[in-house]
Amino acid sequence: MNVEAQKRAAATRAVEFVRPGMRLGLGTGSTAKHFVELVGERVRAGLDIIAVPTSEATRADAERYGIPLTTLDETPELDVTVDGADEIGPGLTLIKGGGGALLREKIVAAASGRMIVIADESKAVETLGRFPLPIEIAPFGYGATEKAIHSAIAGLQSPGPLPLRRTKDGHAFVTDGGHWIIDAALGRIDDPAALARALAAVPGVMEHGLFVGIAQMAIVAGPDGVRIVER
Ligand SMILES: O=C[C@H](O)[C@H](O)[C@H](O)COP(=O)(O)O
Repeated sequence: MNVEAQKRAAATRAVEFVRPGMRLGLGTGSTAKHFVELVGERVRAGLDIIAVPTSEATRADAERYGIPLTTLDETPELDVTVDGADEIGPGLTLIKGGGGALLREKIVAAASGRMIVIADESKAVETLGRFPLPIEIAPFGYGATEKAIHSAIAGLQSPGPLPLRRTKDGHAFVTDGGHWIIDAALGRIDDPAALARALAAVPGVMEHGLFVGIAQMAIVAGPDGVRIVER
């Protein structure tokens, strides 16, 4: 199985957890895209669900597949969110936000009774941090916020470079919420919970991509098949 087939296999297994009448959170990214497509197939075959997308990109996909959508204003509690991840560490701690959707993804996951992560085997790591940690910030006060993020990280571990995410044409990448993203090159994160707390305390940080204690299950697909990890 190549990586794309692994993503598809994880998404296919996740669809088995979807029941009629459920309120779903739809994740963002190339793995979640498979799930959205598969849910769309079930909906067209008669499955009755409603869903909240975690990004404008996923909203567009869901609309294209005919999935009935709602909002967290109309439906503040969801049953299950299925989403991808950039890294899955011990205890189902995650790094998310490679696609820039971390803020909405965390809001939607937190509003869900259960979060199921789907991923190919390359995402499973022993220590988080090789993937740069996305930190979503308000554009206002960027310089001061970056300095405060540096200090917050330095209180716990060696802070690496904190580059601002840019588009190919050199402009700052702007999230669906109108914010910017710093991709913190940390190398390794020894204490994800402590780092999550420290970053959340920085004014100007809208959200960070560490998901600690949020996911209950990961469906990880490798070349030889799918395995389920539960917290
Ligand atoms: O912001 C994007 C999300 O957190 C994605 O779920 C994450 O980046 C994984 O994406 P992919 O499935 O494309 O590797």
